[in-house]
Amino acid sequence: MSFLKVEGLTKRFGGLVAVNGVSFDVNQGEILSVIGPNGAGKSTLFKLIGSFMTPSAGRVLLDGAVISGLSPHKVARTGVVRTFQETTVFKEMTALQNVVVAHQLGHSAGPLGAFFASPAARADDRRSQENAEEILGYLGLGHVRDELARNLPHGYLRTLGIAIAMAASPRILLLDEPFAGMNPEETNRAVDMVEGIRRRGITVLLVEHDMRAVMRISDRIVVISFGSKIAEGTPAEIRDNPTVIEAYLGQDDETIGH
Ligand SMILES: Nc1ncnc2c1ncn2[C@@H]1O[C@H](COP(=O)(O)OP(=O)(O)OP(=O)(O)O)[C@@H](O)[C@H]1O
Repeated sequence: MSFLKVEGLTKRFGGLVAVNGVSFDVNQGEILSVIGPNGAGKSTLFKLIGSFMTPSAGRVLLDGAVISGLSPHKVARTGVVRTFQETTVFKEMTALQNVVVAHQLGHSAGPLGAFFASPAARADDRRSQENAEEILGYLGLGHVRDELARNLPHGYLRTLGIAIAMAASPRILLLDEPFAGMNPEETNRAVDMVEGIRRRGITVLLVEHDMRAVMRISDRIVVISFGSKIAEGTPAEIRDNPTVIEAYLGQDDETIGH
């Protein structure tokens, strides 16, 4: 049985079919990237998988159980977690506090337990603190853990968004354009970070424009164009696929890694 199964996902906005019957499987422990020219439907597909949008047709299954149609909160509880946009970072808290709070929200002893500072709640606090320190450490944020989020440079803030997602103990992490706007050095660091996440046994599904990074990091790639899947395969297979090359022609800000 496949780990995450995307089955005939379709999203219509009025007359526009943004995602058109897309199907693919994600295997446990792999890094799978979804690429496609601008406006191909990548973001919409991601929102459908994270249940931030309801599909017009099709479904998503995790370990054989249907998760599409559940609230984003419930989907996150099944282990499908999307990175948070920077806006959900609490700017007046430190990096560490942000991750501690995210962990507590996901694993709390309940509001009453927290209120009465029960032993269970105190044990939770300790666990949250240790967990947050560990996450910040392996994401390379250990040295800025006590900085207020509002003082962090852009790149660190983005990584903090990933740290907050990791605090929810994902089984599969959905990364939305993790390399966007990064210089080559930042991209290298981010690639290492994503590989580090996978080494912790977490499956990674990412949407990305940066073809060079995608070619380096992915086990497999799914290509969509005008809402439909046009190819699926290893980076080497995708690079030489004439349909993919054709779809990218005329996109001067894109290359497919040649
Ligand atoms: N909420 C919406 N209402 C109407 N149309 C939408 C909505 N969201 C997306 N679209 C349209 O659906 C199509 C796919 O958009 P989407 O953002 O998913 O593509 P994308 O591949 O992520 O694009 P990009 O690479 O530019 O981020 C586009 O034509 C877009 O205008």
